[in-house]
Amino acid sequence: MTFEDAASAIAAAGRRMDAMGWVPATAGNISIRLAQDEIAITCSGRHKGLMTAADVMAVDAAGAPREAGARSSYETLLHCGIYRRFAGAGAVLHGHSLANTVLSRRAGTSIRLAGYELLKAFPGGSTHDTAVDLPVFDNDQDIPRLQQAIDALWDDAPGAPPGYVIRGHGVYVWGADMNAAMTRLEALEFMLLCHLEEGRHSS
Ligand SMILES: CSC[C@@H](O)[C@@H](O)C(=O)COP(=O)(O)O
Ligand SMILES: [Zn+2]
Repeated sequence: MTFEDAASAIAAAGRRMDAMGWVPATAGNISIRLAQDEIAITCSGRHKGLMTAADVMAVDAAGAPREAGARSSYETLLHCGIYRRFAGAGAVLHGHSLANTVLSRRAGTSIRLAGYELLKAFPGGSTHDTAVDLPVFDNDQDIPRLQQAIDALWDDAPGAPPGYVIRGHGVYVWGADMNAAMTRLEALEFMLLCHLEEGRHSS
């Protein structure tokens, strides 16, 4: 994929997430892996619903900018961490929805999603009759330290997690390409919304 095609797919994903209310203010960040050592990612501080190709830039696999002047997402190293760990990841999405924010503020170290038909949209999903534990990490403005905590969990529990949540902050998901990542994000956000509603009606 060319940088131009990736930038256009990233801007379209930003508009979709904005339409869903998942990227308020300038929240969220989005990337596509262009090559083994090249990632197209949103510049920091841009409104994700109003982006053009000029709001996307290239960084290397360690998050260093390919061009002088532009500043990539504050959370670039979390994208790099996903691409480093999951060879099949081709696109990463991060959003701040109401559901993922509220639920993660009251969760322990994970949120259990069980019995939902949309679990089939997750890696290896073939039935609703299963449970998936979505890891929850404490928020941290020190992004390298946050990535260390994420790597530690992935080292302990290797497999194919559907994504993760940062407490009171937002969710990260990925997929083989942008369509796969968006499908996973939509499925996850729908189930989190169900979870939130169920909690509201049972208390
Ligand atoms: C609008 S504050 C949110 C940021 O702190 C961050 O969490 C975020 O999602 C967007 O940061 P960005 O640097 O634009 O990628
Ligand atoms: Zn964020």
